[in-house]
Amino acid sequence: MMLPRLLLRQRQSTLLRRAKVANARTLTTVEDASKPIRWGIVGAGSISKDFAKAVNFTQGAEISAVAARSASKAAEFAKNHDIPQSYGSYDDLIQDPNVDVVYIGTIADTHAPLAKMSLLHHKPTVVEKPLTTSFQETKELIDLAKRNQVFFLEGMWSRFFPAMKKVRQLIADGAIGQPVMVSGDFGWSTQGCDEHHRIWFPASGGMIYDVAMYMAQLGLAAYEGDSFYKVSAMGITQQPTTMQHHPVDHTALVSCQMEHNRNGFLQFHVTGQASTEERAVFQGTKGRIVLENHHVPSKIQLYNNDGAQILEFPLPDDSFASWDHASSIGFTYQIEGVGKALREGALECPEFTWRESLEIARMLEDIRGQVIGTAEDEGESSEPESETASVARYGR
Ligand SMILES: NC(=O)C1=CN([C@@H]2O[C@H](COP(=O)(O)OP(=O)(O)OC[C@H]3O[C@@H](n4cnc5c(N)ncnc54)[C@H](OP(=O)(O)O)[C@@H]3O)[C@@H](O)[C@H]2O)C=CC1
Ligand SMILES: O=C1OC[C@@H](O)[C@H](O)[C@H]1O
Repeated sequence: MMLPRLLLRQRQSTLLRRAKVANARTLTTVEDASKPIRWGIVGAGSISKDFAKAVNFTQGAEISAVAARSASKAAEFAKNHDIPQSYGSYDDLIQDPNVDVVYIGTIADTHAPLAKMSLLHHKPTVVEKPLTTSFQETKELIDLAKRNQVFFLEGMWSRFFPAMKKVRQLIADGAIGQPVMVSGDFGWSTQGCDEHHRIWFPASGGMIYDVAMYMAQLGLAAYEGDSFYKVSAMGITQQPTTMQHHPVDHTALVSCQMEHNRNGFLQFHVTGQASTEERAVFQGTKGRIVLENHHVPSKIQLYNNDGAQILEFPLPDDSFASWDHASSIGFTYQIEGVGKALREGALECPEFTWRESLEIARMLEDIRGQVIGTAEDEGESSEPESETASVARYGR
């Protein structure tokens, strides 16, 4: 029998509340949990939906407002996620005194102006990846956060997963010796994305802005404190057959040498041509770590002189909800991490620092330039698909 919508929503709310109580037993609680951190959500699209469900699941966090470009869309989102206030303007949400921290879940080229507005209002701000669409914008925002002494974070949520924290600890403890190569892939097939999907947007689309940062952060996790030195990329651009202009990058194959540890390399590919394994390998001089589903990791395979070990870090039970993206329950780790940082008065999260955002912004700009810049220079942009390959020294 079909349940009426209201009843369904009430049932989901009850399940969510029960899950939240159960969750209290399995997740670390933050200090002063008596006063929840109040989130304001900017944008009512796909990832904001998953993020809202995760906030509603997380101890010590709640959503006080949501904003969308249209008031009716915001109101509908608010109803679906038990949010007391909705706005038809992003600006109004940013100015709401009942919002402790702003989450920006809009398309990538809107991140910089929205984050700037939020930081200018001294609002702690979390921005979905990619933080911006240029190194310069990222630098300006980080300088602003520093100047205004406001908490600021690029939502590199993978870093907050317990399995990822364990990988970093194992590498720091020397469990695989000196890291020498980090390699991996991240691909999902864009075949089902119609021409209105954000992945085709000329200024914010493409696979580099969508997933390359996940690969780059693996490199920085392995080579702690290091920078990217030489970066070379080759790839192809693509556009949906119904669109005749502005192809976006679709596959990028990237090789990189690290600056301080010149024996350390990173190699990855991202693609919209196929759904790939999403596997990362951290090869060290004395062993290796293999991470499956590396952007939402829950299992580590460690091979070294002590033999082979499998370490499991199961995500919280999320059977109470359906998600647009599998494993979005993992946002709860980032939401907790932000709550902890805010209660401690920190300006950044140790899990993913401003320095790392800058480093990654520089790399994304560079590889995007190598993959599509050359295609545009060569006047290939009217072709449905074009190939470029170039190698460049990583200037700084
Ligand atoms: N962490 C993760 O796992 C994931 C992160 N993301 C990131 O989240 C961001 C949003 O992605 P996603 O939710 O999939 O995208 P959607 O297309 O589903 O939603 C994007 C939102 O952007 C807002 N927006 C603002 N200006 C425009 C504009 N000119 N055209 C279209 N939309 C606009 C819209 O907000 P409004 O509702 O106000 O109209 C819309 O809801 C991206 O940066 C993406 O990389 C995406 C998927 C997974
Ligand atoms: O962040 C992301 O992770 C999962 C992908 O499917 C999605 O496109 C991307 O934005």
